[in-house]
Amino acid sequence: MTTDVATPMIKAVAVNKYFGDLHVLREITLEVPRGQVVVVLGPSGSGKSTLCRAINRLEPVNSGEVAVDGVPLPAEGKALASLRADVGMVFQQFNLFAHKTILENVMLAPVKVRKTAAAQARATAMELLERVGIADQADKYPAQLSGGQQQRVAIARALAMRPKVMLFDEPTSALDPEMVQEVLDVMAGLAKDGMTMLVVTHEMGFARRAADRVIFMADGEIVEDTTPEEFFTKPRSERAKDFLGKILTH
Ligand SMILES: Nc1ncnc2c1ncn2[C@@H]1O[C@H](COP(=O)(O)OP(=O)(O)OP(=O)(O)O)[C@@H](O)[C@H]1O
Repeated sequence: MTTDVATPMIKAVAVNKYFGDLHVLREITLEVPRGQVVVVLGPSGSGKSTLCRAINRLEPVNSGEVAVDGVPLPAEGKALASLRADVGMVFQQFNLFAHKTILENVMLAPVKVRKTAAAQARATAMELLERVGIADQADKYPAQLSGGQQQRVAIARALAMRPKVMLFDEPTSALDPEMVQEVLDVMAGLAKDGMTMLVVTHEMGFARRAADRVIFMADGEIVEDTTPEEFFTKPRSERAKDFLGKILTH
């Protein structure tokens, strides 16, 4: 286990991914230092989700290396499962277990994967549910909760594995507008607490408020990699200008 602060928390080198003939990730090289919050922006189909999934090898890549906290992720096998546990992932769809309570959803992976004792897992799960503001719903089932609440449970569930990194793939895209902010607030809180995060989102307000860095992707490439301030006020590429123009006039 690496704890050297100089080691990037995420390191991708020359990652390429094809779907058939479609070159979806083109020579992606990226380092994310620990504690940094990176928001990934870009037009639909630019490869943002694929990048996110490639980082924990949910999506196998055709070439290139990915390392988390200095440890290269193997392509498959038991070692991959164990390393993947260091990478929390929150998706657009919450993917909670419908027949388990909220508390059980959050306890499950630590007990099964980390072999945490049930009492300890329960205590940690309750702490995390408290942190995402939902401890009073612990005994309910996912269908009894709003979308925003379910997504907060999904975040607590990911945190229960004590991940080193959190990846968010459009976590608010499936939510009714009035529930978006409660999820973004939880994410901003995590960012403030020093979690390393890579966030694919269309929420520009979050990018401005919580990101340390914006990566703009187009056609499978990182076209801009800069601060939110620079990106939103002085985008350099025509593609970023075009993207921002469309969003701001939306
Ligand atoms: N499993 C798959 N099989 C074939 N093509 C795929 C697959 N997943 C993604 N693609 C294609 O790869 C490209 C990149 O997709 P990706 O989902 O990474 O884009 P994105 O930037 O996240 O888009 P969006 O903002 O619409 O979610 C798209 O052209 C998409 O159609």
